[in-house]
Amino acid sequence: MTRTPVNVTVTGAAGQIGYALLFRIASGQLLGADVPVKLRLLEITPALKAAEGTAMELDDCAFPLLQGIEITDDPNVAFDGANVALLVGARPRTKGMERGDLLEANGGIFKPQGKAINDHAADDIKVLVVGNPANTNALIAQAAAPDVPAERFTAMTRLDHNRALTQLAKKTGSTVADIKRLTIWGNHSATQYPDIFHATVAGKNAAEVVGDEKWLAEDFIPTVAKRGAAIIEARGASSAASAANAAIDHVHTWVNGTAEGDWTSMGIPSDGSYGVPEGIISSFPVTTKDGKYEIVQGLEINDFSRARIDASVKELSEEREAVRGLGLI
Ligand SMILES: NC(=O)c1ccc[n+]([C@@H]2O[C@H](COP(=O)([O-])OP(=O)(O)OC[C@H]3O[C@@H](n4cnc5c(N)ncnc54)[C@H](O)[C@@H]3O)[C@@H](O)[C@H]2O)c1
Ligand SMILES: O=C(O)C[C@H](O)C(=O)O
Repeated sequence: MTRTPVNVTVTGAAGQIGYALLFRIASGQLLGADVPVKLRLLEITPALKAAEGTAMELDDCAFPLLQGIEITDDPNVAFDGANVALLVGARPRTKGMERGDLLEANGGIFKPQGKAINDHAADDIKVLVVGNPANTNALIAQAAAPDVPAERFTAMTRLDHNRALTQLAKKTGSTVADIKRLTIWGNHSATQYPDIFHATVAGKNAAEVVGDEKWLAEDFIPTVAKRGAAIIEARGASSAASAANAAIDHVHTWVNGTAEGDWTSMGIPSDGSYGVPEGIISSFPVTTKDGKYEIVQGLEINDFSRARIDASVKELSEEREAVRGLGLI
């Protein structure tokens, strides 16, 4: 194989998403079946041994595309020459922790990682933040990396997008492959807004096919928005394989492009489109091509959608104010 390997850094590599993610990256599902990869696994010191165990298993898969694995607890090493960074490791909310405590604890992770990306990553670095609160963690990392173009920092709402696809397919008796142009707006949180007004089901307008605003407001939106909590309730642990799958989808689409006539959802720095305050990392409908994304423009936003987009964006603005107050951005 003559192609230069792509350096992919994964943080939180010994965690449950890491375990579901790394084998798929190494098998070529992240970047393509002809793209060799080198993996860098970043973990906290006490979890290095577990990361080594995962690396042993990766070795034992003998993936033809995997050209090396390095394990470290030093962000400066982990992001050295990184082309793609998947920031999965984060501080989970524990009992008695307020939202501000959570943002502060994550600031201690994402600020130094952003700086290490700034100082050491490759010029073409693409960053996906998965660790929660993903949008605001992405903002913290981005603020610590002033030399990296801001648009390279993205947050994951593809899991929400995929969840919405399946719920809509079930409701309309179709398959996910029949559905196009669905959008997640806002934050990866319970305020997110899954929008079907521009979506199509087998070429027909999805909202018209559904024809049931009550279902939309009282069933579809809360089911998608609270799916993460429902998984935790059912599994006793947060989503892992589906989150890893969404991370693969996000980067694969970013690098390889959206299909003609379709779009996807990504948490990206707002340019002010659709009245979303500039700078916050909010989910938008985007098309991708040649490793770049663009916000889909010109969509008509009805009152139903406007109120819900505004509510989620308000939460993001408040999170931005909170991390600003903590000196994290
Ligand atoms: N955006 C989404 O759609 C989405 C979906 C599911 C989960 N998540 C989030 O993803 C994150 C990871 O989930 P998980 O189930 O893998 O958690 P996990 O607890 O199983 O694993 C997290 C790992 O991160 C590591 N870690 C902690 N601090 C680190 C640091 N500073 N540097 C490197 N590694 C560090 C931990 O040691 C641990 O191994 C959580 O924040 C979770 O809420 C996001
Ligand atoms: O980790 C969580 O709190 C839930 C996760 O963000 C999810 O959407 O599954």
